[in-house]
Amino acid sequence: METQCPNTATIRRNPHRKARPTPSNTAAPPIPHSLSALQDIPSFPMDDILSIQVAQNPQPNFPTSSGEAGVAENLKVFLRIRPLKPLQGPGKFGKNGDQTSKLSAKNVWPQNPSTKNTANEKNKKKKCEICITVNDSRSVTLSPSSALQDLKRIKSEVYEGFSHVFSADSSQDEVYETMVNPLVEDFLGGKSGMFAALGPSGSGKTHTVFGSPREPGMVPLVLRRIFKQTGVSGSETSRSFYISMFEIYSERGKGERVLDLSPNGGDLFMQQSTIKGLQEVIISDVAQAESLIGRGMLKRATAMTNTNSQSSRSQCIISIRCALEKSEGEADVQSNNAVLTIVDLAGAEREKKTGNQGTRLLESNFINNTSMVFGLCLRSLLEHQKNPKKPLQKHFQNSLLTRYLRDYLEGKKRMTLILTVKSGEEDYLDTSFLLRQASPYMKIKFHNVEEPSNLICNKRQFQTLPRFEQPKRFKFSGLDVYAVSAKKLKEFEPVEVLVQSPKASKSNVDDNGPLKPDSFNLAERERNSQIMQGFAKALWNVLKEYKDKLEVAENVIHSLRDDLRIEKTRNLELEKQLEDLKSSCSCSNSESRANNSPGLVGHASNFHEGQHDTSLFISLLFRYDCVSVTGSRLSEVVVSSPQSLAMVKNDNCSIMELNQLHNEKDENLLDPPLSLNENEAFTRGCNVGNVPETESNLNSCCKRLNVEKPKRRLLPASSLLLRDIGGLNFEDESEKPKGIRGEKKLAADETKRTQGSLSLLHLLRSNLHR
Ligand SMILES: Nc1ncnc2c1ncn2[C@@H]1O[C@H](COP(=O)(O)OP(=O)(O)OP(=O)(O)O)[C@@H](O)[C@H]1O
Repeated sequence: METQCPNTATIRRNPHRKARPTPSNTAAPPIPHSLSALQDIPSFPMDDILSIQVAQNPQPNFPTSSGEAGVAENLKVFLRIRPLKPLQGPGKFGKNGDQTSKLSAKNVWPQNPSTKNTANEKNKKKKCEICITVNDSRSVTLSPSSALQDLKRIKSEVYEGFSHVFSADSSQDEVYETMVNPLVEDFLGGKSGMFAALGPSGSGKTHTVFGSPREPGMVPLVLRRIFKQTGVSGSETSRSFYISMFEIYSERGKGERVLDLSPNGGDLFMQQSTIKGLQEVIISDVAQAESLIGRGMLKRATAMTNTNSQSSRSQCIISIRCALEKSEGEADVQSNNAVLTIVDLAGAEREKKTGNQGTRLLESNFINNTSMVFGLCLRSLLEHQKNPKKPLQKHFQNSLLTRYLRDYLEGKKRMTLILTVKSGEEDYLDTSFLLRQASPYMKIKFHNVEEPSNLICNKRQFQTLPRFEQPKRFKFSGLDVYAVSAKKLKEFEPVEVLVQSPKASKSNVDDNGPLKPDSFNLAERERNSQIMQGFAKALWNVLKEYKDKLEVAENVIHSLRDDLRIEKTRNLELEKQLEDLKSSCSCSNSESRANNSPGLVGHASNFHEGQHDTSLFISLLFRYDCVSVTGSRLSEVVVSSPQSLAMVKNDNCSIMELNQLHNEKDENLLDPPLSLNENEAFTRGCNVGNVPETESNLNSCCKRLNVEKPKRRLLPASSLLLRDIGGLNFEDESEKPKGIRGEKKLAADETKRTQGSLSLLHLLRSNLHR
């Protein structure tokens, strides 16, 4: 039997994203041409100014407290190469063959019993080829194996710029003196600092940090240094040191946890960048401190992997805090809290190499993730320093370790890194990855490094010298200034000298010679003034540029204002003309008004009885409010609007006929009649026939009237006119309501008369009777 395939429907859980609508092309409102010049004014380049890299002191020959050159502002990155075969090497790890080698193969600190005696056999099969060679104290060359070179065409790479490269045969003491001691000196001087060991698994981070009984690492060496320095007791002030130790680990991949590694410590939690409940143990001597560290190491999570028989599975952080406590009469206040932080990171692991599975794999993920976040923080800091427009990313939030070390990872406190690498041929990829990732960190700068939090800590190192009596201040003016002798000027020199280190104090004070201001402070001041100068220069240039642009803008504004003023006057003129026009067009019975607009007076006398009688014409003029009576005689009726003429033209009143009439019957004509051409042009200019005329036409028309024909009077009325007037029965019409003004209405009811016409007719009649 044939089974039918059911209709299948594909349900897309994540529907296609709709493409974002492209930004509409609606054009921006047009910018006036005069303003377009202002468009290219850039925004204030504050970011550019801030990104100006002020050169460091070109001759950093001033000694820092650490005795190093002025590069102290850069993040120091050291490189340490682990010996290829530490297990078999004679001398350093013991001369007594396997037994010594076996001992040295393990960390000196007590091992976690669960992972004891579980060395991996694979580690013993090491090849003799090396991938990294030291060029000089600051650079190395990394070369892939010949197989890799052939296969992937990878070439040798040179990495340079390290603060120092420790070769495979370097000792712990060498590392301490070069790298850690400056930090310790700063720490004792009141500055916080941190150093961290980074590198792949088994590269020697824990060895460097903690070392072995034969070769104590940085932590025991720091402790020895601290107690050697502060061994003097019974003085006015005394310093106390507190130590705390904890690890950040991940239990089976279930998030990060913090464990206090001090003897009675337990699980802790972190609030922002602070670990709550972390125990600080006061330490009084080296032995106590080392014992404390040893016990902490026992608690630390370690495990065997293919790369390390005792691989750290957590990030371990040791903090030593220095506190100055006053006694005997002085306020009992802890006034200094400089902290020296030492970090032993768990080494990044490649799954292929370690062969981790299950819990180890989960740990690997946690370790790699933390290393990655740590690296991201530093990269972000570097990019932010290169280009301040790029914000400092908050990668530190992504792991507890970076949250705890936030101040260091944001460049607020001084930090030093030591990269540990293995030199074996098979370690090429790990080494290459680390160097590529970490070598750019050398460019990180610490501009705002924390200054000694409280100088009272250095009270012993202060050399307060007797003050010279301050001379009275004189007011100098003009040439008096030059009269001040060099001797007097010397009196103003500073007399209090801060000595940063015991060495410096010795060299400055013991001689009893002239006092020199502390060179470190001088250098700092010089650098600060250099920065300020650079900033002021940049600011000056920007301001200058903006001043120019402001001037351009002001010119544009001036021209715009002029334009506006011209436009306003034009507008006023036009309004005035319009007013005149309106006033001249409106029917005004007052003579004065008619006289005010003489330009609009037309020649009513040019009209002659034609198809319509004159009375009708006059009434028509009244009807359209275009006529006024200037005297008691009909001859003084004036036409006050070009519309009147237009109307007349529309009524088929022949201009020619009017002219003829004018020539024949009126010898008192004041002005010669208009010629035919003139009349035609005149009427054409007035837009004859179109009652609603435009202003421009009216203007031109009125101007023409004004210029050519100022004012004309009508001739005495003809006998026909008298007859017509006499025959008109206007008595009755006066009682009738006024007709609606309009041409059509007029045509329909010509016999109706307006009030104006009636009054005119009355006037005419009375004249006739006289
Ligand atoms: N510079 C060195 N000289 C002699 N032996 C070294 C040196 N560096 C490391 N070792 C040895 O190499 C082995 C691995 O070192 P270590 O445990 O310090 O590596 P690690 O980087 O801490 O590894 P992980 O990240 O897995 O903890 C140890 O037995 C250690 O003694």
